[in-house]
Amino acid sequence: MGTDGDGPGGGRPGPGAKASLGERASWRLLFDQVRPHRRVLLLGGVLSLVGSLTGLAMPVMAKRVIDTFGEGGALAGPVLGLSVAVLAGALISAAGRFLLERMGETIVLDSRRSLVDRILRLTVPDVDRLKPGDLLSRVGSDTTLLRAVCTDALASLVGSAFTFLGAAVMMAIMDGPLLVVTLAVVALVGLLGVVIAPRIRRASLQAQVALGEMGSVLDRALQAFRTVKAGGAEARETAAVSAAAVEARDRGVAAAAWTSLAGIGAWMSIQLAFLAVLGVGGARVAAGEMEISALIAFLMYLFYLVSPIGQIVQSLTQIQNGLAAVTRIQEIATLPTEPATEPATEPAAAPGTRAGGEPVGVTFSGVVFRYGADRPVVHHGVTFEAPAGGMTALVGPSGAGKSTVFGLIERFYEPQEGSITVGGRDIRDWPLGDLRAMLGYVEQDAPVLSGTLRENLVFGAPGATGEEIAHALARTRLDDLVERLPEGLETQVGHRGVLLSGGERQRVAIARALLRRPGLLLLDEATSQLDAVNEMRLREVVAEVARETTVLVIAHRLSTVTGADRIVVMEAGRVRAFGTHDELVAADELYRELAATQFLVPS
Ligand SMILES: Nc1ncnc2c1ncn2[C@@H]1O[C@H](COP(=O)(O)OP(=O)(O)OP(=O)(O)O)[C@@H](O)[C@H]1O
Repeated sequence: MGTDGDGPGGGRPGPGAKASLGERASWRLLFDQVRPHRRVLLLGGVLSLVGSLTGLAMPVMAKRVIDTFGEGGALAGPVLGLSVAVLAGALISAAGRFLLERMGETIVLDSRRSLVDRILRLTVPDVDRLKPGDLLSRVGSDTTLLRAVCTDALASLVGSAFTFLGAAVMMAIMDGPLLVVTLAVVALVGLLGVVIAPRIRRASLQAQVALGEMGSVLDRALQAFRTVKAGGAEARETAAVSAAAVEARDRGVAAAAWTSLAGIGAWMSIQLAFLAVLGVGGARVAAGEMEISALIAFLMYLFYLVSPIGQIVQSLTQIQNGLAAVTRIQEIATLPTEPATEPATEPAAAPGTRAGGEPVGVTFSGVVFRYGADRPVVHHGVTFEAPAGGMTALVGPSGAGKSTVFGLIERFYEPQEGSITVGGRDIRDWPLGDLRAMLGYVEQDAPVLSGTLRENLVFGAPGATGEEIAHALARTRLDDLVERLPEGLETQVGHRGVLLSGGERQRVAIARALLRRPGLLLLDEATSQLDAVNEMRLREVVAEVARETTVLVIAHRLSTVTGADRIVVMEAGRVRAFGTHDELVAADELYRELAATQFLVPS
């Protein structure tokens, strides 16, 4: 299989497992997201720096205003200079910040796009294992956290760091010893940060995991909405969602506690730094070693030095949250994906215009398969042939492994032993896109997607013409329905097609598969939900389709397949008999029993 990692079915630790990425790896991932935008980051950073430098000129200008005032000179010039500096600084900073924030939005867009593309290309076994609600939360809430990091935190961090450095340089020029006093106090915050940051990241990751869990519990409840109501389980499901929400809250509160502690540390160090400078500087002024205006200017720089500290601490804590989000996004990015499944061959690329699939046959030879290393064997050497054209039916008790046959033909899963051919060629030799383009697949519960009837029909063949659609509707006896519907093909079918009957849903799924002009139609038939009229209609439809293409049908009711060209009887992962209805009734005990329970032969 052309995956860029292990094949499907391999047992890998996946996103279900707790994130184990180290701090350094997470930072690298964050920078990987930012790297493509480094020019904008640089420009935004430079603008922020210029804005900060303009701000940094203010204490010097203020000193000049004070000195001029003391000397009784003209104030207009220095005051005007100060005002221009304030305005220019504000404008330049705003431009820098806008650039950085726009960059943040682009990073979020890119990460959402690649995450969604990645998720839809994951292998079926991985998606079986993952929870849809959790995947949704990664696309929604984790990428949103990333935005907070890239727009707010990173922008503030860059600007604040520049202001901090600029102030430190100016203070070093003005008074080196006083700067040393200041930095000694400020270093305490740094130490505190080293201890606290990993704790914030851990709590944040746990909060995001809990949020993902909340999404998946809610998703489960919504998927089975009617069952939840019918089972009177609203309160229990609410409690389950709420438990996950409480967990997210608790983890969030833990992160907030650490964040506040970091904030207190930053605040205390700022106060201490002011006191220290006031004390040491005041003593030097009293001793006549320093001018009062220089002390005031120094204190103003101190303000520039310390005010970004709070901002830096806040940004770093926000970045810790972002690192947690990056970790969760990255967990998906490390899972193997299938190769692009757009068919490589010309005709299939334009479904509306292609000539249509010639019927193809399928063979299974000694196929051994289990869904995972820790799962029981489902196929114990399955061998059968469904030649091109006509109808081959798979029958057998529930759990015999019939639906698994379809999953293997579609290469959703890989068998551990044996081989499968479609159209005389091993399915591993077909490009995946071409293989799937030959197949029409109707799942057992025939999912119909929300949207219009038309959207559902052309789902697998976006180029289908009106004529082709009309043909498929007539073939599946849906033309009457479409005529009856006030909005015809444009009728909304509701979430999972709930506005259609079970029989209609199934026929819509068949029409959709037919529009792909498959060379082999795989039909997992759930006739149990159909009434006699609908069942008969479906039987007619299938028989008619089998005259044009190969149909491999899984029949849960034998009445559907009595007319099949060949019937494969499966039991417990093995093929136990093969023949026509009459041959099997005569020769196979299990088949006779199945037929008897369904009143097809006298018991
Ligand atoms: N995605 C899956 N992951 C793990 N085990 C699975 C999966 N799908 C099916 N199984 C297991 O494989 C076995 C065969 O299932 P399969 O759906 O192929 O049977 P079936 O003959 O189609 O049954 P039914 O007639 O009830 O649909 C069952 O025991 C089932 O529990």
